[in-house]
Amino acid sequence: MPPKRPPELPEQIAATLADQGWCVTDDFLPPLLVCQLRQEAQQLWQAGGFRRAGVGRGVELRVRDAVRTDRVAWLDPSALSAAQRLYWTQLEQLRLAVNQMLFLGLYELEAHLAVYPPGTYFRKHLDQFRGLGARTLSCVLYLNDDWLEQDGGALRIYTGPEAPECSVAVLPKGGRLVSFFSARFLHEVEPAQRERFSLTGWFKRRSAQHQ
Ligand SMILES: O=C(O)CCC(=O)C(=O)O
Ligand SMILES: [Fe+2]
Repeated sequence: MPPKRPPELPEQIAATLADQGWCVTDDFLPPLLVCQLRQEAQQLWQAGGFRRAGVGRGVELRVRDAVRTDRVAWLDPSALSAAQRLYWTQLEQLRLAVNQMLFLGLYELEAHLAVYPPGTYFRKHLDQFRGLGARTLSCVLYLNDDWLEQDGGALRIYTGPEAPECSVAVLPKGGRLVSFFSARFLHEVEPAQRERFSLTGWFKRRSAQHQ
């Protein structure tokens, strides 16, 4: 039996975010649920349900190979599968815990499935669009089975503007959630040797500018 998820996990993540701004949490979701999410993502990928990911927003949206070559499928919150709804509910717990501890006013989640076919990447970037600061907390849940170091595809987070050479490499192991403040941490996805699946979400923040 997998270890039972402690009910205080969202509070622990919020406390780590308050402390260092980023957090890696293994077993954020139970293995069976991760397996279900992976299978659904694989089926959608095989059915041609993913699109080339773009860079920017609205009229500025471009597909730019120099920056990213992954494929994405946006989740429609009104048409989630049962497994995706459970993921959504867990992230809602995290939203409440972060708001309670950090008074951030996070209010809305937007999320997409992503697949990085072998050799694809996402170069160093911040998760905020130019001039649009609403994305506040990035949350990436990995869906991969038995991911090994030699499979590549690590998420590299540059942990401090004061020390740009300092970084941590996080392997995309199934059930692992990486969360970080979207405006604070440059990060990149290194090329993977095998198909790499994830579910990436951003909590947006209410502000006068973005209502
Ligand atoms: O999949 C990852 O590890 C990170 C993806 C990412 O940085 C993004 O989609 O903005
Ligand atoms: Fe990103």
